[in-house]
Amino acid sequence: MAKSDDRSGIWIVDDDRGVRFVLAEALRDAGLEVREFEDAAGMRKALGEATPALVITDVRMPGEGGLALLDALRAQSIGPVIVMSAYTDVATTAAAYRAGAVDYLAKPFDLDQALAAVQRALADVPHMEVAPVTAVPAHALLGESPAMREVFRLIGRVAASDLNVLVTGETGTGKELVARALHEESARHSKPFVALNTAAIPSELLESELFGHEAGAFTGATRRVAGRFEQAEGGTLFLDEIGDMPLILQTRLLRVLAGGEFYRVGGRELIRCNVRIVAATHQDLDARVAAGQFRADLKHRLDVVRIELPPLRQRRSDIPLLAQHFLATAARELKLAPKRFSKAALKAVAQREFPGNVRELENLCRRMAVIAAGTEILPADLGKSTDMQRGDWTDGLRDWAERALERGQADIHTRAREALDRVLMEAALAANEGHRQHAATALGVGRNTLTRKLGASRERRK
Ligand SMILES: Nc1ncnc2c1ncn2[C@@H]1O[C@H](COP(=O)(O)OP(=O)(O)OP(=O)(O)O)[C@@H](O)[C@H]1O
Repeated sequence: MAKSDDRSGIWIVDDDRGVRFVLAEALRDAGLEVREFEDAAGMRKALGEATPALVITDVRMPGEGGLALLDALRAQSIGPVIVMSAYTDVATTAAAYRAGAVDYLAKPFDLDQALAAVQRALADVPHMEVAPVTAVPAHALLGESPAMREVFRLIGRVAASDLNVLVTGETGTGKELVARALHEESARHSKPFVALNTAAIPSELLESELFGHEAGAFTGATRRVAGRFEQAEGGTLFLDEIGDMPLILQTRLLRVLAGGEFYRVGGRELIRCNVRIVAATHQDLDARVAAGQFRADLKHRLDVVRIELPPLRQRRSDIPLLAQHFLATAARELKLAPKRFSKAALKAVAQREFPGNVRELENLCRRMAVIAAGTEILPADLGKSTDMQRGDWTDGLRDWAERALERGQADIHTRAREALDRVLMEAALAANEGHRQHAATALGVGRNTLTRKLGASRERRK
């Protein structure tokens, strides 16, 4: 290597250890040499013995700030420099570019974005190449077990067709991911993928949620709103928990699927639709048909191809792969130092029961990323997590909130508060044989408050 190119890798300057770690790991994975500094002074000192090929610096740090450092580096013809900051205001961004930064990364950035910036910055630096890093796509469906291979095969076979698919499996087995994969692999992939959890929507709102409504269709309908069918036009509509759909809506849905057209609630205009339906259920749909709770003809329409996702306990060989993936993803997302499972811990995880399936495994890994003390997760850490889990109802709430946010559900806070009130009131009333005063005292609220909330809850459920 020529002397002029004798530059030693990428130098990261950031007082946030988590950011340094995550970025450094990703760059090392891409085959680059990386040095980390917690402040500008440390980095300047190192300049005595070596010269970086690229500097990535934070803006606000204790001591000398990133922009001053950038000035100084430019004066010594050291660079290129990428600036990163949580301050995405125009002034900071503009100042960084004015001072000669080649790129600006707004924190939190995703790693693909950071790698792309590094790649661009290094394009002109001789002898520095970034190996292409193939980050696992956000919605990747992972698995190596024979059962999952069969699922992949089925997805591959039916994705390109327009056939409706029914995905079955216990909660948290990855039904929505399968639906997304079907969409991504289909000719519809450039069109929308729209998900609707039919069980999460009060039945009186479900119809307008699916088909939209016109202004004035009901109290509070001030303007025309497109339903999920319209939003998914040309793409895929994922109907989760289809087994819970009220019979009256099953009839409506069947009509739409048969005719390919519908009216918005309160509307007169017939709307044609071209939507592929992927439905999912954790229930035994055949049993629901037999019990008269699900329309047989609707089932036939939806259940053209069936993909069954086995529970995680029946594909334990996938657990190590999934666990490592979730741990790495959690660390990245939460901007924490990467951790890994010790062999013994991984074995212990693989032997666990996971009634909540992959979702539960994912949550366990997220907790491990946060609470395990060292960089290596030991079997003892897993025990801690279970204790926490047992007593901590907020895990369930967090799960719910994450899913609601993912699905872009409206009024999340209101819904959660209503559910909280309802659960507390029902539990207190049950524990006090329906005696309102006693239930109110037990909850530590006034009787009037309890009565008012009970009334509101009943009203909503009408
Ligand atoms: N095979 C897999 N590979 C990677 N991640 C997975 C896999 N299966 C599930 N997950 C993850 O587990 C979580 C639950 O998956 P998903 O929401 O698809 O389950 P589900 O069966 O639709 O659950 P529910 O019936 O409760 O709606 C998601 O965060 C998903 O990304």
